[in-house]
Amino acid sequence: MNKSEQLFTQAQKIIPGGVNSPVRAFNGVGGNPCFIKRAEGVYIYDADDKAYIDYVGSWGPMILGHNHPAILQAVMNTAQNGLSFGAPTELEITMAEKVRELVPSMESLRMVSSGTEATMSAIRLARGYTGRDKILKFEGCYHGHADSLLVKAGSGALTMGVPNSPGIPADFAKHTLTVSYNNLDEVKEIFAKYAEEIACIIVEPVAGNMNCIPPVAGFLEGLREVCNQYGSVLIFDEVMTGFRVALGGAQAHYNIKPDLTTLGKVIGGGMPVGAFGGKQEIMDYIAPVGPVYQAGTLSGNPIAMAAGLAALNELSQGDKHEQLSAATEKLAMGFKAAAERNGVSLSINYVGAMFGFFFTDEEQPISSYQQATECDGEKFKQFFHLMLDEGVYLAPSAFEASFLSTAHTDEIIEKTLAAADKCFAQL
Ligand SMILES: Cc1ncc(COP(=O)(O)O)c(CN[C@@H](CN)CCC(=O)O)c1O
Repeated sequence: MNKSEQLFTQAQKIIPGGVNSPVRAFNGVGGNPCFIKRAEGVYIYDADDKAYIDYVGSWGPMILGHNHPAILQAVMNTAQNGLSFGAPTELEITMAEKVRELVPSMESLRMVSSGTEATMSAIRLARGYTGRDKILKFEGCYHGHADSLLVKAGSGALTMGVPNSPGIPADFAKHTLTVSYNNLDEVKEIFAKYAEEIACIIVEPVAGNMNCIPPVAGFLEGLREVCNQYGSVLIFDEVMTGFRVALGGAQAHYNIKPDLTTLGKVIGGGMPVGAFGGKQEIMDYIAPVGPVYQAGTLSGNPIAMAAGLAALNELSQGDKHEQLSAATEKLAMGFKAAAERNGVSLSINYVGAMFGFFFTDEEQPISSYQQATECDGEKFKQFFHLMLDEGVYLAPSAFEASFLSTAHTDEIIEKTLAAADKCFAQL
């Protein structure tokens, strides 16, 4: 038994599944998870000191690579002044102003401690603002584990085959309508049926929780029009795409203005941070200004703000997103070429610094949940473990996206592609 295996055995005795978040348990790919003890730049190191080139990046936050000196320094400097006060601080104003500078549709915003808190708060706000109960989400999209949103959800729920989790009263779940991602006709049909009962549409503007599935042309524009027509709130869940698909997020990349945006991951620089915000008129419904209650002991925590602000300031310098997009394209095209050289049918989607690959004979890009679930999951598992043995750590599920960072240099990408060539040859 190696150290990770020993630790996993120990962990399972006291933590459900040995993990504090299901997708980490490797159930999507089989085998034991790597227990990570440290990370630096593009590398993570497991309990046996084996190094891996990391394409998970803590599921998105580590877009500048691990242990970035600017973030580490900000955390250490801020920690000297105390960890948490439960009182307002200047740092929270600076952070909010930086987020609004990068995401101008967020005229007013509130910090929370996770993406789940952000989306849970945003849909409560949409319901409070419109006085309507129903919400519309897309099958395979994952917006965290709030009750209203664990309906036909993606990510770990899909990986584990429990997209509709037990524990959510039917009387509650019935208010969550679901249709197919990238299918505007279904959206229009459901609005024709429920019209003014729908408080909001919540959507991942690039779906990253049923693998990586970009919006087809006109899809996001159509959602904007439907929400305008019926007076529903359009919520872009940019927890994953925020500051990753572009500096201003998917809304900048696709030039669509949502009414509310939710953020997480990158905004915390590796610390627990989420945020929701948008039109001033809607945000004025949030307590203590308005009647919709929302709160959090550690919301706006100074250390988390310092880490997030350092990350956003670093990301804002130079043309990092051009570099990230170019590196991601180089990797994606390299994967495709390596697969073809070895007679493997591979489809790959990528936007900004996120990507996903599918083992399928499908000629067209994978653009739906249905197509994603029909791809060869067994081959994905094989490839995942072959790459892990070669020291490349991909997302441990066929229903997750993988992520690049500014630490993924040309040399690292070449190293990854050499490993991929070797692994495709063994499939
Ligand atoms: C689009 C989107 N919206 C909300 C969330 C929830 O954020 P958290 O509550 O996990 O911070 C997420 C969380 N993403 C997963 C990975 N696909 C987090 C990993 C995990 O569950 O451990 C998300 O992708």
